[in-house]
Amino acid sequence: MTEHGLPDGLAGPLAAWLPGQRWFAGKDRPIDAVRPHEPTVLVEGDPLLLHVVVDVVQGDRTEAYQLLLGRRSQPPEVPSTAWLGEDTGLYEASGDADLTAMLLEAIASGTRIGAVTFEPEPGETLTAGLRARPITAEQSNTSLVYGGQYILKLFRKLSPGTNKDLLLHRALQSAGCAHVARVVGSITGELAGKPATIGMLQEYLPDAVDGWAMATTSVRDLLADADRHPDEAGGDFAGEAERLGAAVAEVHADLAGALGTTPVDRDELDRTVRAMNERLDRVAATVPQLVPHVPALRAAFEAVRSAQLPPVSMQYVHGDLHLGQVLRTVGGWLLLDFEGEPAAPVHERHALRSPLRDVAGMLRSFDYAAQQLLVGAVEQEPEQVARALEWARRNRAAFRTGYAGAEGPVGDPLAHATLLRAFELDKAVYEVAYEHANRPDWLAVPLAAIARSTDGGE
Ligand SMILES: Nc1ncnc2c1ncn2[C@@H]1O[C@H](COP(=O)(O)OP(=O)(O)O)[C@@H](O)[C@H]1O
Ligand SMILES: O=P(O)(O)O[C@H]1O[C@H](CO)[C@@H](O[C@H]2O[C@H](CO)[C@@H](O)[C@H](O)[C@H]2O)[C@H](O)[C@H]1O
Repeated sequence: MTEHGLPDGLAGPLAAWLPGQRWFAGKDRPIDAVRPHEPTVLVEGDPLLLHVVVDVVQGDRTEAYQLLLGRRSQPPEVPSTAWLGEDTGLYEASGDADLTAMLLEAIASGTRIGAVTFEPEPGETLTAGLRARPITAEQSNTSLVYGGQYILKLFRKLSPGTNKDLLLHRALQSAGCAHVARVVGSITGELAGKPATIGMLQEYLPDAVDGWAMATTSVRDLLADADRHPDEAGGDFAGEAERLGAAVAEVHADLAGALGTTPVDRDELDRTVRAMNERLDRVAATVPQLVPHVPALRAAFEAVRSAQLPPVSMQYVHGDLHLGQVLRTVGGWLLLDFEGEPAAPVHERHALRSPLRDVAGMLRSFDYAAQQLLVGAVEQEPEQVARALEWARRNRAAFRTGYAGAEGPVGDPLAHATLLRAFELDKAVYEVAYEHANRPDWLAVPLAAIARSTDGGE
């Protein structure tokens, strides 16, 4: 045991434990080394709570992840998967409500412990004394819900500076945007001697339903009733899809107003096409099923260079928009999680982008919602597939209509058909890599969409 409370030889157990965590972004590559930084003691004694940043070395990439580690003489009520090996005596403590209560207390009181600063947002008075439960959703980070009142997101992969999720939430809030949950506090640590956001506290909306759950329920209802078309089925989603399109356009307009835009010239479009081609090469090198589609995908990307494009501009965007990132509340749609693609390096996440990328992400998600009920089916019945695609077409169109009607910064997405198609296919290539690394059973979903689009279908 070192003086800081970490057992010697923790690197081995950590290297074995990390790939089993949903939020660990490096599952597709071997871990060469894990180097824990000096921990911050958040709660002293028994139980003990440590905040630990670990550098994970994978080939030429080193990423920093944060952990909350607990140790106590009385066994905690945490899942067996939280234990870091059999002999370390340490467990990942985000599920230990006795220990995580202090995080909210510390934000409410505004305090600094070692290198970690806890702060409420200016003017916020928080209710402390609430216990937390981790949410069970599939997540890239870890979120704790305090008494049904607040949700604290602990960012797992860290970078120096203000996390983009926090930055954009704050900007939208200042702009008076109705489509985000209020930020009420934050936690900041240190990375490479610079401040780095490690947590964001927001109001929790207990009655909200996520877009993915609503959309897939609608598809299930449709497929269960062979006699009806999507517009006749009880669970039709098109009205929601249209309102969602409008919400996304309003968020784009507010982000442009709050954080500015930059015009896109031909050079920028060339860089965009180059980046799409590079991603395609990278993914095709690791996922052989993508290889037959490479020529058609390249042609769709190259079409952007020669197309007559209406003027477009770049700005801060969501960066990884899909139906799991939106919540339907009684007051309308909210967008969540503005971090961007979890695998992208931080400078790429902060790069200004065309808002059409978010439109493309959401259009892809309607395809996912339609196709996911067919994942793992031994044999797909052509009639079911056709009906699911009909659902996707109807809701994709409704989303585009809602977006066009709300006067977002790019107007009608269909006015940018060549670019939009390229962005959708680029997103599908990203999804191929994501599914290959995380959910191989789902690989068929983006691959089928690529095949349909490049065969001349929608
Ligand atoms: N303010 C909120 N109110 C209610 N539920 C929320 C709120 N924020 C997030 N959630 C739930 O938590 C899930 C994960 O949040 P998200 O920000 O997407 O985390 P991650 O970055 O880990 O993917 C969401 O899908 C949603 O179900
Ligand atoms: O929500 P995250 O930031 O963790 O996003 C990652 O995981 C998503 C899956 O959970 C993944 O989204 C893909 O699957 C969704 C259905 O589960 C679908 O709605 C999306 O359209 C599809 O891209 C996302 O790509 C990934 O970055």
